[in-house]
Amino acid sequence: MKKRLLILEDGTVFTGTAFGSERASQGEVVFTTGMTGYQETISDPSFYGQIVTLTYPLIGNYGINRDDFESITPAIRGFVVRELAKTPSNFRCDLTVDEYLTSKDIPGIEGIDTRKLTRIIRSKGSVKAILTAADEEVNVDEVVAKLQATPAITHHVREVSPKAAYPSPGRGKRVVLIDYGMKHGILRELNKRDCDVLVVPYNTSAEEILAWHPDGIMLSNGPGNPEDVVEGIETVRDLIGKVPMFGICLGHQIFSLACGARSFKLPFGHRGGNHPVKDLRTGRTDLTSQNHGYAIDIDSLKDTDLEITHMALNDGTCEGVRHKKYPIFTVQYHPEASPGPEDSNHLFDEFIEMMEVEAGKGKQHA
Ligand SMILES: NC(=O)CC[C@H](N)C(=O)O
Repeated sequence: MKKRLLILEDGTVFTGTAFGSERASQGEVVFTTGMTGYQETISDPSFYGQIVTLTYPLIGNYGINRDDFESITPAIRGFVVRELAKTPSNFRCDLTVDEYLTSKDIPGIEGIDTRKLTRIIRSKGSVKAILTAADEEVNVDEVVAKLQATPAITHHVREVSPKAAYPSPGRGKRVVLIDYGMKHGILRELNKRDCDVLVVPYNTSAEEILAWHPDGIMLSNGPGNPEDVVEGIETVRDLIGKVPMFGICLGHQIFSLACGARSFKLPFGHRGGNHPVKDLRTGRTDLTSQNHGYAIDIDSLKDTDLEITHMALNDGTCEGVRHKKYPIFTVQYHPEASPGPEDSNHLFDEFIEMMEVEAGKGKQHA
């Protein structure tokens, strides 16, 4: 068993056992509290550039299967667990986590105190870190200096958004899905409702999108800082008022920025499957699946045409908005679950209804 180190930018060193790829890797360490769903987490493109640690102590016990991927190419930079299951048992299991990560060239480390790591992130905020082999030559001071000097990556969306548009046909509503680094769960929810979907890259112009005569536009999740996605913000700004829209996570942030709101970085983010969110209009609380490091500043909404519709009960941050004049609503959390609770699945039905209402209005005018 090879030893591996996880070195944080504050100088903390965790020594554990290596699995997955043998290469060294660098990224921002974040924690997620989901007790299941590690396969979806590994393959969620919103984690691009991040080393992910799971607070649940035993990971991998049902292996990796062919059904639960959220993207074809996992974008995480490293995987950190307390204990990795070596002999998974499940009727759907095709591979172990170790085999899968090795095949995708992603390094992992196990046997470290993930509770201690999580407490460091909770008190200091997300930190940069490096995963490297534990040989005698490692000079921790040099590694830390290198980490501190490395500039943070920007514009993650460019790396994970598709290079060309592609269809996912159906017989129902025509939806353009702007893919900023989409979880396939979003496409699956639209397909389940028989939508005729065209998936397009993040930098597609409003003109090209409108030329397809969509009934609605879906803005996907995606990695990184929403402020970096300047072209995406411009496109969305040009689409407001023309077609109904529904946005999720990065899509919610990009839409809010397009309306003049501001975003900020949360200290350590919201990642897990049990985040309570209150719908301020109905008073109903849904338990939600979340994965975000940024949020929309509630104060900044007052100078916009947006109103807050959802709030996180853990920390009072914004979890959803709607446009006061046009049929557009967006949420910071993940109604597609994948993984996590399906309480908010009804939002996809509301999107379909919204498109139907708008199509009906069009007929009345015709
Ligand atoms: N899942 C997402 O879309 C995340 C959005 C954004 N990258 C954030 O971290 O806040």
